[in-house]
Amino acid sequence: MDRPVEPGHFSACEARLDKHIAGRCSVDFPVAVVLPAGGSGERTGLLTPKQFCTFLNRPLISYTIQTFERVPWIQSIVVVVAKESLDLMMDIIHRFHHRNVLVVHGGSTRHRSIFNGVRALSEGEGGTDRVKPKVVIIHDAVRPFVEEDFLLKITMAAKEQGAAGAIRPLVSTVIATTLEGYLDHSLERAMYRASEMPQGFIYDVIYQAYQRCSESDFEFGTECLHLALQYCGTNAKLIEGPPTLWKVTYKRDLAAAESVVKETLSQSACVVTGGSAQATELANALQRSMSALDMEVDVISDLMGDDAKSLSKEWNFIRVSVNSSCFSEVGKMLSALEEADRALLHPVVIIWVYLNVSEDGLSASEPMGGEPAAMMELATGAKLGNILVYGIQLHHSKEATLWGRSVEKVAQMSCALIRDRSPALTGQLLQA
Ligand SMILES: Nc1ccn([C@@H]2O[C@H](COP(=O)(O)OP(=O)(O)OP(=O)(O)O)[C@@H](O)[C@H]2O)c(=O)n1
Ligand SMILES: O=C(CO)[C@H](O)[C@H](O)COP(=O)(O)O
Repeated sequence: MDRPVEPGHFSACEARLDKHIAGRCSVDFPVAVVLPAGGSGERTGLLTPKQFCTFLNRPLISYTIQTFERVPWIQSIVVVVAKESLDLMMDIIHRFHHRNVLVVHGGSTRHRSIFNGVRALSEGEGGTDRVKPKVVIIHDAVRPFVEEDFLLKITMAAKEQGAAGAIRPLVSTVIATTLEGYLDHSLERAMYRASEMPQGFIYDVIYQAYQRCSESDFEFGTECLHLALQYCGTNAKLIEGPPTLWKVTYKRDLAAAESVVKETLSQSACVVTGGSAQATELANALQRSMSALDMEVDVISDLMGDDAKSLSKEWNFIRVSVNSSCFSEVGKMLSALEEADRALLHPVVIIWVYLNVSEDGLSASEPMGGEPAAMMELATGAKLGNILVYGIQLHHSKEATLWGRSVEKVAQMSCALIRDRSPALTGQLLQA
């Protein structure tokens, strides 16, 4: 069988869309999104519907809402949930400070849920004076990763063509089977695509399609683009999307979603030296080693003045101290992060690196007294606020090879701690 054709040939419409994106054109018409989240997630085999399953201390639905909240040209977000999940949904909105979200009741099938959401946008549900959108984006609540650029492509194509949807190449060949369970025929894979989300529609097109469609469509249908074609004669523009559009369907997909989030949170770290020369030397060496491990590292002396801006960036933090514990400094850092609400949506990592230097420059080997206990206490409190504090101790060596090895070890440990974000290891003082 042929492999699916990879994207490459741009139509005139796609070229125009790319120009829009390149020029960062503003969307000058109202756009809303409907996130159907009223399913039970049977295929995960879990008791909790997948949209409410939690990773990194936050339910999946909150990640999806956040994705759309970040898009400045989307005016309203409608989340459709089963009646019994209404309180839970309101609690999530409150806990994670989501704004501009209207919650409506779902139906017994995905199409019924989506129609409820679409209807709410023109019927002033929720006591709001919402403007009926020109374009409505429909996106499964269990597809948390979609970029603004791609949403813009779908939105502009929907406005021009009436409907637009994301597609992906098929990964397996589709075959038809006989009633007896034998091969009937197989489809030519290169001719087909998987239909994904997001999809976009001129509001009146999808509204009318749902008004006109049959009970059988509501009960068994799985494709909104098909309804637009069948009931409104609107043929959708199909746009190849990235692999991250995949739908969380099985339990393993939740682990995959968690690892995507962890990867995006682990791009960068900020090393705070406190200004000492030895700490700065170590910080610069860590910067080189961690960059080689694909982590962007900034070195600053403190978090005062202009450098206080680092607190609001999606950095992870490494605090170096020489021959003294800097718990008060780490404590100040914790308070500042809490004040900036930095750990509301994602756990933040702070690694305290304790550099032990003896007077004569030789390795000091005395144990650290009460530090490990104090460190555990600090980390236990921080974890309640979604901040993960770890410690690494190393001894300075004048011998270049030994010193290089220790620095390398601290770099590797720091990258691993930042990437894994394991709550179980907080408060540990690891030895490099
Ligand atoms: N009555 C329904 C059924 C599904 N959905 C939503 O439609 C999206 C995609 O559907 P699917 O992956 O099939 O979700 P579930 O129906 O929950 O999963 P399953 O088929 O495994 O039970 C999900 O966000 C789901 O919550 C919905 O809003 N209302
Ligand atoms: O992507 C789709 C729309 O074209 C799927 O049909 C949609 O996600 C429904 O999921 P499922 O049929 O697996 O419940």
